[in-house]
This record gives sequence, structure tokens and C-alpha cells, in this order.
Amino acid sequence: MAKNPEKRKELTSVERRVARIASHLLPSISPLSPAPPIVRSVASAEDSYRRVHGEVSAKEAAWREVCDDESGKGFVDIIYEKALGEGIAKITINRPERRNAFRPLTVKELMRAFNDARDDSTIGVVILTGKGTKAFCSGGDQALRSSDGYADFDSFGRLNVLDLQVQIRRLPKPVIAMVAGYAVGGGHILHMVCDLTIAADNAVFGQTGPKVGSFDAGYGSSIMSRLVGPKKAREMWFLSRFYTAYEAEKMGLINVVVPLEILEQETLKWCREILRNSPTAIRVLKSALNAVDDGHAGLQELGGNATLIFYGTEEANEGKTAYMERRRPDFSKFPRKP
Ligand SMILES: CC(C)(COP(=O)(O)OP(=O)(O)OC[C@H]1O[C@@H](n2cnc3c(N)ncnc32)[C@H](O)[C@@H]1OP(=O)(O)O)[C@@H](O)C(=O)NCCC(=O)NCCSC(=O)c1cc(O)c2ccccc2c1O
Repeated sequence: MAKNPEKRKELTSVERRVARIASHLLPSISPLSPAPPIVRSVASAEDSYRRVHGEVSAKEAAWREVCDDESGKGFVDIIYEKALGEGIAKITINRPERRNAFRPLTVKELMRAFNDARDDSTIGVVILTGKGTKAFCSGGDQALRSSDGYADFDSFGRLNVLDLQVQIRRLPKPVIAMVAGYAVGGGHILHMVCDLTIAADNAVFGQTGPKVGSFDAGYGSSIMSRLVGPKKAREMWFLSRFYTAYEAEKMGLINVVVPLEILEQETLKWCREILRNSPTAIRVLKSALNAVDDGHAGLQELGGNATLIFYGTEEANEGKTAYMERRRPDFSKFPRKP
């Protein structure tokens, strides 16, 4: 035992730290001994991390409908809402009589709402969902399918949901798919391009393309393969079966399954947890997690974030100020960090 009181204090502090770390670790399990019951230690339940950050509220949100955006066109196929006093936007596909199948107009409105949520600096997270409990989205409206895509009010067809997929992927805020009922066909791809998926226990997931003469060889294939692995992705596309929420969770296709009755409550909790965290950290992480798969476009997004952060520094400001003052910039005081 150290005699010096300072040294003794230091030793005690080290011992306490080691004990705290040890309490977070599971005991090692010998292959011969039965697995010990996993007991959550009181210490870890009351650690400083939890004391500081604590639980988020599970209260209902006070939704305020956004009836229009700067285009002044209003919304017909979607409902766009923002939670009063919270940084949460909710975009709902509102065609329940068609199991929330999308037509070109639906997609255009979704893009306008996502654009608004992106530009609104009070919004930190966006929920995408479907009206009612029977479907999140059943994909493209097959009644409007023509030889060149989907046509509603135009004399030509479109596959404009592909632009929406890219928009969600590049949105610098997390997008959460809140899924009740069917998420199939192009609707299944929409949940996959979202950052997180929270599913009700009645949710059903799957691709239908090969049964209805369609396929998505873009994100619909590549992201799926990333999520569930190449073998399972082949199974999902080639057989075009449907999967329960629990099967989807096991496959890594979604984040969590909750009872239908608490779907929105749980989604709001996830939103609130995200909103407590650093928006810049979340923004850069989203682009970093996508960068490797999105090639040049992914790097551009990640690189743009680096520029955005750099513009806030004194070093970057010296460059701009020198230009404005018609003088040579002096970067000599900025360290070349190791
Ligand atoms: C989703 C279902 C499994 C639900 O079955 P359920 O028995 O519960 O309900 P009904 O079948 O009776 O449907 C009620 C009502 O809704 C209509 N409806 C449902 N889905 C659609 C739809 N996608 N298009 C049009 N209409 C739909 C249905 O006809 C009923 O109407 P009533 O008038 O009879 O009441 C089941 O509905 C189902 O299997 N739906 C079809 C799913 C599907 O195949 N979707 C299309 C896949 S292809 C696609 O989405 C797609 C779109 C794109 O834009 C792409 C772009 C680029 C590449 C690929 C794309 C792509 O693949």
C-alpha cells in the first residue's frame, strides 16, 4: 500500500475506475460451465453517462400541419406536419385507399416537403410514414403505369421516385421510416433508403417487382444487399416473398419492432434522442456512412460537410478577409497539426 497520501489517493481513484469498467463487462464464459444469468449491475444502470443524458420524453407530439410550401401549390397526396417546439417533421403518404401507392404527384409533393424540412433549420429529424395502419407504402400506382413510367397528369411517364430516393439519401438530417402494415415494392425501397426503420408488429416487408414486371436495379438492389447481405437480397428479389416485422428485424432490414399501439410514441423517442445529440456530428456521420457506397456523389456530400465546418474557422476566414482587403493572406499563425 502506498504511504504517500497523494499516491494512495491516486491508487484508490484508479481502483475505483477499474471496478467501474469491470462492472460493464460480462464475465467470461467457459464452454464447460453453464452460461451465467446476465444481470445488469446497479453500477452500470446508474453510471454517469445515464445520469447526465437520462431518458427522453415519450409524450405525444403536438403536430401542426404545414399546408403549403413556397410553391403555393398545397398538398393533396401527402400530409406534412411539424411538432410544435420540437425539431421533428412528419411526412405522411395519404392515399390509404390505394395502400399508399405513390403516383408522380405524390412523389413531387414528398420532394417539396423533404426540401422544406431540409431548409428549415429548426428541424433536425424527419419521419416518413403512411396514412393508416394497413400500409406504409405499396410502391408505384400500377393503375397509372405506362410504357415509359408512371403517368398521372402528364402525357408522359416518369420514374421520379428515383429522385426522391437520392434526396432522402443526401438529406443532411436523419430520416426515419415509421412503418405500419405493408412496405412493399417501391414502398419497401423507400424504407430502405431511410436512415432508420421503426416497424409496428403488423408490418410486412418485401419486393414484388418480379411478380408485376418491374425491378429496381439501383438503390433498391445495392442498399438491400448492404443491409441483409447478398444471399438474402437475392432471395428477397428472386422469390419476391413477404416477411414479417420480426423476420425483417432478424435480417437487419429494420432497426426495431414495437407494438402497433406505441409505434409513433417509440419513433418520437428515437427522434428526441437524436435531437439531443450534436447536429454536426449526426450530419457528418450520415454522409460518412453513405460515402463509400455512393461513390463520387457520396464523397462530394462528405467533402461538402468538411468545407462547411472549415468555413467556420479563423483560418478559412483569414483567406476570405485577405481577399476582400486586397492583401496577401497570412496563414503563418495556423498550426500544421500532426
Ligand atoms: C400491398 C398489398 C399486398 C395489400 O394487399 P391487401 O389485400 O391488403 O389490399 P388490396 O390488394 O385489396 O389493395 C387495396 C386497394 O389498393 C390498391 N392498391 C394496392 N397497392 C397498389 C399499387 N401499388 N398500385 C395501385 N393500386 C394499389 C388495390 O388495387 C386495391 O384497390 P381496390 O380498388 O381493389 O380496392 C397489395 O395491394 C399489393 O400487392 N399491392 C401491389 C404491390 C406492388 O406490386 N407494387 C408495385 C411494385 S413496382 C414499384 O413499386 C416501382 C415503382 C417505381 O416508381 C419504380 C421506379 C424505378 C424502378 C422500379 C420501380 C418500381 O419497381
